Amino acid sequence: MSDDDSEPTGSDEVEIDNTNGFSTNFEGTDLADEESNQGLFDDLLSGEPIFENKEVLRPSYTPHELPHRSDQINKMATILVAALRGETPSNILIYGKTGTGKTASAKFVSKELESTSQKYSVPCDVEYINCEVTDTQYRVLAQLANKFIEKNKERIDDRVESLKTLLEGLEEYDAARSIPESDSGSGSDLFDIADDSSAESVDPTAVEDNGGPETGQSSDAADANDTHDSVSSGTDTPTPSHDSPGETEGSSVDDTEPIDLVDSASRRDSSGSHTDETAATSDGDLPPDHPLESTPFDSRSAVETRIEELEDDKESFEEVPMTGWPTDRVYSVFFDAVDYDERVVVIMLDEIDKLVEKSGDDTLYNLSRMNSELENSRVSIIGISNDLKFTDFLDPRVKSSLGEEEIVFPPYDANQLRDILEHRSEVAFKANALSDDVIPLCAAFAAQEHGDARRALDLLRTAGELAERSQTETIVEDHVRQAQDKIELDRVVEVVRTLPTQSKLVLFSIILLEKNGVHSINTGEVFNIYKRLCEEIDADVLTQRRVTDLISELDMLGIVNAVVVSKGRYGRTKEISLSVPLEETEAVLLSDSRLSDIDDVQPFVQARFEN
Ligand SMILES: Nc1ncnc2c1ncn2[C@@H]1O[C@H](COP(=O)(O)OP(=O)(O)OP(=O)(O)O)[C@@H](O)[C@H]1O
Repeated sequence: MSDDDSEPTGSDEVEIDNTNGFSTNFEGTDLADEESNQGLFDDLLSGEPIFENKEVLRPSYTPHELPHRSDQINKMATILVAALRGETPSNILIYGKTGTGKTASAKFVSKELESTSQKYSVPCDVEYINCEVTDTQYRVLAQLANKFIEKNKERIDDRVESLKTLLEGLEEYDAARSIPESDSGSGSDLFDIADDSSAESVDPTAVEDNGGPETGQSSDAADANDTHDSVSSGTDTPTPSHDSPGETEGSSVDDTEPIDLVDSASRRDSSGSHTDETAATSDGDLPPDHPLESTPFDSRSAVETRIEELEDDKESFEEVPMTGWPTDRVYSVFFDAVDYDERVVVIMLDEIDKLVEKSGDDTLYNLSRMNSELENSRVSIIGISNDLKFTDFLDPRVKSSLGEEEIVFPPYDANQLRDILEHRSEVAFKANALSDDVIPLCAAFAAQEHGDARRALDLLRTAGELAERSQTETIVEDHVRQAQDKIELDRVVEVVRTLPTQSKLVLFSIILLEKNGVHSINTGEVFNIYKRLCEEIDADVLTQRRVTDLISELDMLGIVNAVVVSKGRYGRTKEISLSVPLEETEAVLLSDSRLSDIDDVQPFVQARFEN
């Protein structure tokens, strides 16, 4: 560091002063601060950073644009648009190798879906679950139940808010007519007001269509009257609400409390709740400018009762603990939470193969048969997987229900990866921070892997970080090559670190042989060393056949290379060599507490060769 020369003097002085007491430092404000700072970070900060915004290169960032995925995105949208029409979208299965943009595209589409549903006031919720993390039926259902309970509570709060605003409107309306506030429980005052045709305080045009996609249902007063009619006729028949959530959006009362009031009221109608009793006293028409006109309420008390009901509902929701309940109870809470409101629900299960692998297809079976039992809502599932074969393990009913629509995400080629990187790098890097060959090289490396955009972005970010660390102003080809090695090593470290102990022992045996100059190692040699290592650390000794299997697994993971060679009349044998850097791999193995107990490895191996 360049300022090392000057800074220590300052800090020394401060320390000498300290003999008089620590407080001296704290009393001297700015000067003391400066002196106590030895400039550890100053140099690093002063270097012109290469990045403008590194976050956009991280996997957690969801891009606004997804080049080369418009076909898949459009297909998803064509299927999911049904939700905005109040219909149930087909279930979708999305396949593709890792890093092909499945999650990013699905999240992009669901964001659009949710925002469009808000725009047109068509209730639609999308829930995302990563099944690699949430991998049992209990956890999936519990997580979904709690998310929907949360959403239901939020909606209740919104509705209560709207209803309170409605009550305030009523008060103003009454006050404008100087009608004394009567007992709020009585609906009869409203009929008195209804006779007063000189109403003026509320703009009658406030009852307007807010422009949903379904225009046929936008006659507000008619809708509201329909509601009154059905209520006053005392029918217990549920409104056919779930067939068309889109219907209700047109019937909003005003800007502040649209659809929800009508929604919830029509849902309540079906359960023969408070609206029945109030409707019995309110068959007369309200004046067109009355705040309750075009709402399903005919009196202040009806509104107040509804608020109480909603608050009681909110109180009654019980969150599911993350363990401990019987699964059918969790399912039932989840079911009720979803069906509490009229809406279309899209459940996105990412890494769905992991869920099936870990806990079978019960969750998918339960989710896919829900629609036949739900009264108010409808559920649609999007499954995302990079294992094309996982449906082979599904019950045929689940398989056909889940795979109603299939969308394949092919790997990106080098040109496509180049486009993707160029888009991101515009935001991520300072101008002129990249030399011309950097992006093509990152794209080429990642295309060789298997067209993985995540890998390409990782390479570019790591190359940038390496350039930053070496305090250069531009990222060059060499940084990309170093980044490639670093990422590869990180991958190896991670794979080796998470191997089971037996595989680690087999790998360690191969390393010991290589370290002692043995090339073209055969299985018998590995097995002999392996046995001794097991004895040394008191581990079970597997059979040679099993050890051969473990060697094949290490081969598949790309850690060793095992080729079968013909030895002429001596038959065929496997020749094994290490495909990862020896020293780093050995260090990872020795960081395992069990393997670190192996003492004095060197003579031990030499002894074997003397035999
Ligand atoms: N077309 C694209 N445009 C921009 N970025 C993309 C594109 N495709 C993928 N990405 C980016 O690549 C990374 C990996 O994408 P994503 O997570 O969607 O892959 P995936 O197919 O779901 O992979 P996995 O199966 O491993 O989960 C993310 O950072 C994503 O933003």
